[in-house]
This record gives sequence, structure tokens and C-alpha cells, in this order.
Amino acid sequence: MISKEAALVQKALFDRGLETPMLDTGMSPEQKYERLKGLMTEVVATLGLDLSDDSLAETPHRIAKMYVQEIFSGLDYQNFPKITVIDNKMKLDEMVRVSDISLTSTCEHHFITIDGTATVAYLPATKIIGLSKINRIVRFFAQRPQVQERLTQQLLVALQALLETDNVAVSIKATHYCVKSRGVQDVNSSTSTTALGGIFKTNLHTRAEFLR
Ligand SMILES: Nc1nc2c(ncn2[C@@H]2O[C@H](COP(=O)(O)OP(=O)(O)OP(=O)(O)O)[C@@H](O)[C@H]2O)c(=O)[nH]1
Ligand SMILES: [Zn+2]
Repeated sequence: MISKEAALVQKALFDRGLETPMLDTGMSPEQKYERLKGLMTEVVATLGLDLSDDSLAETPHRIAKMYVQEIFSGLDYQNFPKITVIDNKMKLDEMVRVSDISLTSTCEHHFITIDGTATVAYLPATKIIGLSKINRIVRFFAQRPQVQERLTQQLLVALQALLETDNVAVSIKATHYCVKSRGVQDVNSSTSTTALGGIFKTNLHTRAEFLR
């Protein structure tokens, strides 16, 4: 069973065509771990590494555990954070902005690191969210294989659904290690993406205040 908030977010992403493309494997997290451990044993051995070496012996186990419980744990809505939203009884209507949220994700094309920061803002309507929950939602969606554009949009739509308002903005600045440590090997470039909703898209001043 997944939480009410997780189901709300999942539906919102699906309806907008923004859900990560997935097929149901029918496997439990434990079954995924066991299967991945076997497959990673094949990968490590195929590279010609000696799995009887004490430093390497546990590597298939470590990778399988890391995939299921850590860096790809956001593929499972059972891991969606517990969300605290409260009614906006104080009638707050000024921008709430959380800047420089650290973000580590994984490029879905190469399965290597994306390293960056996110900034999230919203104009409260009926609901206020616990601040740390914004960081936790960023972390949840970052813990999937991602492209930065989809991650940015997923955060926008998830927060719009939870906060019951279109007036949400997300920006991400990140370094892609698939660009830095391999391929074109550019060590300097970074990628910026923004997703603006409601007034953040339509009102020049609000947009400028967020992007500043
Ligand atoms: N739009 C977008 N592209 C990404 C992201 N992460 C990685 N990529 C790109 O995905 C592309 C995959 O291109 P391919 O030509 O299939 O793969 P490749 O041969 O490994 O490409 P090179 O990285 O150029 O060596 C590359 O241009 C990556 O830089 C992302 O978050 N967003
Ligand atoms: Zn990549």
C-alpha cells in the first residue's frame, strides 16, 4: 500500500504524461535485490574482475542494495516521504522559497551521477508544506534514473498536486558526469532547467523574483 499523498502525486504525473516510463515487474524489493545481485555478479565477472578477491566479493551485493534501497529507491512509491501539509489558516500569500537543495541523481542514459542543486518556490493557497518535505520530495524523485528536464517537471507537478495550487516554480542546476567524466569530457559545463507554473509563468515580476 502507498500513502494517500503518494497516490495523488503518482496520478498527477501519470495524467500529465510525466511519469517515469516503467513496466510492472511483479517483483518485491527483496526479489529485485536477489536478481540484481546475480546479474551484477555476471557484470563484474564479465569485466574480468576476480570476485574471490575480498575487496570485490561483496560488490554485486553492494550494487544491488544501492540500486533498490538507495539511488533508485524513488521508483517505488512505497518509499515516498511522509508529507505534512497544513491548512493555510494564516492566509499567507507571499512566496516561500527553498534555495540550493542539494541534489544527486543518476542519468538514465548512462547510469552515472548527476550532481546539482534545486530551488523550489510556491505561493501558498489553501495549504502550507513542512519545509523539510520539499527537500525530501526532491530527493525522492532524484533517486530515480532521470533526465534533468523530466526531474524538474516531476517536482513541479508533485508540488502542485500536494499544495493544491499551480503557483509553483522549480529550477535545477546540475553537472552531468556522463558529460564530464566520459563522452565529450567537458569538465566545466552545467545544465540549468526551470519549470514554472501558474503566476510564475504568467507574471513577469513573480517570475523575475524567483529567477533572481
Ligand atoms: N536532454 C538531456 N540529455 C541528457 C541528460 N543526461 C544525459 N543526456 C544526454 O543524452 C545523450 C545520449 O546520447 P547518445 O548519443 O545516445 O549517447 P552517447 O553516444 O553516450 O553520447 P555522448 O555522451 O555524446 O558520448 C547525450 O547527449 C547525453 O549528454 C539530461 O538530463 N537531459
Ligand atoms: Zn548520461
